[in-house]
Amino acid sequence: MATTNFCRPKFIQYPNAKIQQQHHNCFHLASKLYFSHNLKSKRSGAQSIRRRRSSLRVHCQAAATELEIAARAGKDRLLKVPISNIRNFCIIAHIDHGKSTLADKLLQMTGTVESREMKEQFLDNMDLERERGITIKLQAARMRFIYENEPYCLNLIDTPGHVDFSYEVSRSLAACEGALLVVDASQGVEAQTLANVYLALENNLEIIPILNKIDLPGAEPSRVAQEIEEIVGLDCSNAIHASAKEGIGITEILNAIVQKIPPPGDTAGRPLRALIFDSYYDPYRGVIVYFRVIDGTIKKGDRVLFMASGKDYFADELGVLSPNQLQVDQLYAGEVGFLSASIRSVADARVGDTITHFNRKAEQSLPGYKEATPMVFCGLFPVDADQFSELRDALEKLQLNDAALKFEPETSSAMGFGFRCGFLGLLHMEIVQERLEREYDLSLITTAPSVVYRVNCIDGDIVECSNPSLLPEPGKRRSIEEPFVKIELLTPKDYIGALMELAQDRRGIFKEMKYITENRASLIYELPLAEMVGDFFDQLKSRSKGYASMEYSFIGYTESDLIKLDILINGDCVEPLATIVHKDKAYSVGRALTQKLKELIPRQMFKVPIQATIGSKVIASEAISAIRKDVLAKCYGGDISRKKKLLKKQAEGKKRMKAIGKVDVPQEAFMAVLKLEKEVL
Ligand SMILES: Nc1nc2c(ncn2[C@@H]2O[C@H](COP(=O)(O)OP(=O)(O)OP(=O)(O)O)[C@@H](O)[C@H]2O)c(=O)[nH]1
Repeated sequence: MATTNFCRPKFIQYPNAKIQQQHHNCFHLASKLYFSHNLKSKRSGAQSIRRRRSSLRVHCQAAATELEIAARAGKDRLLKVPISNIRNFCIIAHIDHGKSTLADKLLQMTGTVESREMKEQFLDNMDLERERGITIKLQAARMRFIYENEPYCLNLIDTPGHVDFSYEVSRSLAACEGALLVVDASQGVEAQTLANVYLALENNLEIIPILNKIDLPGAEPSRVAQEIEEIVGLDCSNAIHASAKEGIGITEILNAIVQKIPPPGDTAGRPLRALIFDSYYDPYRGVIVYFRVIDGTIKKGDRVLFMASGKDYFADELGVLSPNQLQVDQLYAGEVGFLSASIRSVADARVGDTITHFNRKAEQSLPGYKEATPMVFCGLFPVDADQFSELRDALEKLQLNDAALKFEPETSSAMGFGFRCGFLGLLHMEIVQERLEREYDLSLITTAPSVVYRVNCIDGDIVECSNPSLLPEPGKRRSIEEPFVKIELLTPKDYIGALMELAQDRRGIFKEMKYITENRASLIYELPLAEMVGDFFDQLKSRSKGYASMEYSFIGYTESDLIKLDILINGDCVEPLATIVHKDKAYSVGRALTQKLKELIPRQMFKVPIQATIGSKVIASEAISAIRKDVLAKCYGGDISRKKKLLKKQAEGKKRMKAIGKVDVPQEAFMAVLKLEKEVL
């Protein structure tokens, strides 16, 4: 048998066991292929054997070299640098201003990700994120950069770009010393740019302004720089002009990170405090926690305590993200890394929690931890009742990875068994629904989104209620409070009127209006959250032709004149269609719902009344006329008293039928009405 002329390169120091294993596997596979090929080829001609051998050898060697390079690159990334050469930074931007594209380019330029393994938006891992082009879960990456012949370690912490996830943004900012502020040079400052800059300033971050998309013909970098100076108050004389897409200005950005962002403080001697800025559930290893060591040192095998959840674990794996996970034995103050410790649910290692040593506890946890409070609720029911247990399993699995998702079983006479689920906001709700349908192959009916109302009862109890059918009886309640948000709208001045009208329609309370530049204004309103969960954002975009942007934050509960609107079909109350609405809107909502139901419910043998009621008062009513059988058809020219008798008999029969008759509301009718509720509420 022929001998191989390739051998395992013993000189390689593998960065971790996984890469070593991969490398060896490749050799194993390569040798197997080579030998089996050799045996077979004994039967063919000598020339062809030689040709095939050499081509196979080339392939095997290429595979081996690739792995060698990967192993070396991994080792490179693990090279220790002094703390003065570490920079922790994040990128903040309004949605679609190019944050993920810039992150990708930084990874590419520093050689962290080889060009050939570069998928667009490397940091956005989830399929859904890539499709929608938004960042849902944040990620981190460690880059190695040579500046003036010295190696630097740059830790990029990616942040999600949507308001629903602003808590996560605030935690990742707290893990950094600096931030790249990316502003689209063709659009300028938007609502979220401002909100993120304020968060960054609260965390004392050094901000580097970047004017992105200068390759676009409509880019006006000097106007936008002036806008940033005026609105944000940031010196933009040295703002970097860049195009993340075309790779312009990327080296300048890397240099600025080293020059301007301060290194972390050297606090490795203190008791361990590490801030969790992300965590996700891996079905094989349990929860993987991403953290920044603020003080102290953490070693593999250490017994660590999560201060907010009070749970303790042994750190089985410790490593850095480059951006793939590479294991290390120890991480020091200032470094960013991950750990796994057979943690069963992300709720035990929530974003914002502090990791410390079980035996040498830090006195105080890091500030800023918040419990996730769901703000928007809706009912989820499987279309096929048999899928109930599958839906429960799917929700349980999603919850392992998403501490903000809450759910509890709910039964409805019309839709059977399902769950009432709580979400951080509308985008979060849509994402969960879509993942359930896509990843778990479930067909779902969702009820109109609602918020949590706080009911003050006469006996002094306070009941939190997100489900209209569970609202205490009118006689038992003294008042109802609803959540309010403060919204800031940034809009070109042409659309101010249209947006004010929208906010007013949605019970908005005007607070402030100011011109931030000659052409753009900021409007501040306080608005009930319930008015925002419908199509507020779509309306905002359509009334401003897409130019306005908004940002909101929860401000608290306020008493409102709210009532429960019931729908009665043939005298029976249909619970899933009940809603909580403001008194002023009850009439229009009631009318719209009854009219829609009239269109959707099939005619019966008797007349069916559809009513919208508040308590016992009917505020809107429609009727579906009966299917009429012509009982006089056989009465050829008979006398009038005979005809009257037949009609009377028919009327009596219908009356009896109506008394015992039940109207089946078809599922399509429910779905259509729920959709309508989403629109009109
Ligand atoms: N012409 C041009 N397009 C760019 C540039 N940078 C990004 N884009 C495009 O802008 C769009 C949005 O870019 P993303 O990087 O996904 O934006 P993002 O800020 O990460 O968005 P979120 O993750 O939703 O917050 C994409 O279609 C990019 O291709 C640029 O420099 N020039």
